Amino acid sequence: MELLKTSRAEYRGKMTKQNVVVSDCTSPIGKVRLAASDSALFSPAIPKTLAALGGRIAISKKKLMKRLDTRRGARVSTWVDSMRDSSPTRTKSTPSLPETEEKSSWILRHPSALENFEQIISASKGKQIVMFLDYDGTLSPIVEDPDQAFMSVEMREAVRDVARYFPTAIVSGRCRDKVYNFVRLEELFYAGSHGMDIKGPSKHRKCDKGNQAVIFEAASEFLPMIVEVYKALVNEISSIPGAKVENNKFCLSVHFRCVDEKSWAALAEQVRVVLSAYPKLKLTQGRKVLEIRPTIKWDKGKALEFLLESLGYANSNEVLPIYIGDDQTDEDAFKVLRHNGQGFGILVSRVAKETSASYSLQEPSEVKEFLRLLVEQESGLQKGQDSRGKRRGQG
Ligand SMILES: O=P(O)(O)OC[C@H]1O[C@H](O[C@H]2O[C@H](CO)[C@@H](O)[C@H](O)[C@H]2O)[C@H](O)[C@@H](O)[C@@H]1O
Repeated sequence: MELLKTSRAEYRGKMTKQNVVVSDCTSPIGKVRLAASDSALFSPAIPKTLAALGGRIAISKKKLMKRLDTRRGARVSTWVDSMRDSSPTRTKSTPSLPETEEKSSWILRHPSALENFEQIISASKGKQIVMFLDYDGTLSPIVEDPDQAFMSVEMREAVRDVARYFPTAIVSGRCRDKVYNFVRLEELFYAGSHGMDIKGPSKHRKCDKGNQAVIFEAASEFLPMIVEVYKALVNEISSIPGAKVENNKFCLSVHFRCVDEKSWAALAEQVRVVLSAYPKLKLTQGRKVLEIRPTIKWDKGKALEFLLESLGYANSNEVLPIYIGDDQTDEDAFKVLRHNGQGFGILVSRVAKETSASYSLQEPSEVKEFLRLLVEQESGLQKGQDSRGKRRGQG
């Protein structure tokens, strides 16, 4: 079997303005400006910054330290607010009137993909559907222990059936091996570590590249750093009950689902302290999880584009990509689809959320239903074509 192994640098040749390392370690003045504008949560180590600033600014070292401390405190508390805001996992049993109104206007903007199934099907006429599926919260229900997030047998069957008709990829924040162990379907593409680690099946009937396996790593050079930060974080957060660090190969997840809310600020501060020594890593958020990843311009949206290109559908009008996901990190893929005016993003959520997705589904059981409908539709179409073909043969 021939391998199509692509590195980020090689891929850069094809896709313009990508993969730029955002963090500039060579300019301490620039760094201070970056921290002051609060565009990053974490500032670099202070002593180094102060030394580099030397006599360039007219305030005392003590005052500057105090200002930086205040800023850091403010940033951690902003971060804790954001940890609260980004975890709207439960709906109240009796929502208040404004909430009901908000939900109904939201659902008009992001209607149910089940109730609007015909619309989606009519948009797919004459096009090849390519299916992208997030894992946690989309194919498996959210549970307290990340190691127990199993998908149901029925969901696996639905995904297997979909992959019979359409090229299908799992795009996850988890490391590729782990998500493969949950899904266990060889015929799929897997994009782990938020799309930074991609591997395709050795053979796919829809793949133009024939007998080649697609392999892509976007951030190999960050591996040693990620291992180092993983160890430091495990060590630091061991004092916080319920906190857990998950090693996702090219990124890390710091889980706070089982941490008492009173300890969220302490947890955020510990993460800040560890990350302050690693300006080339950045922090994003998911559902009760802080995600640490390289500051490269690569995300689930870029993974989607890469996979479409690998399948021979770059800039093609003959494809209808459908991406289903529940998380903040899936928004990168929804944005790409919206921006390219290509296919549909479907957000899995029970609550109204800011999203670039076109449609919505409430929970994984609705995702399963949607996949089943797609399979029924496609198998019906193919049977129809077969019998028409036979009739023509007989006549
Ligand atoms: O991109 P995804 O496949 O959605 O992965 C995102 C993160 O999912 C997992 O965490 C989430 O699910 C856990 C199990 O249900 C839950 O305990 C946690 O609170 C959620 O954030 C996974 O453990 C992370 O590593 C992924 O980054």
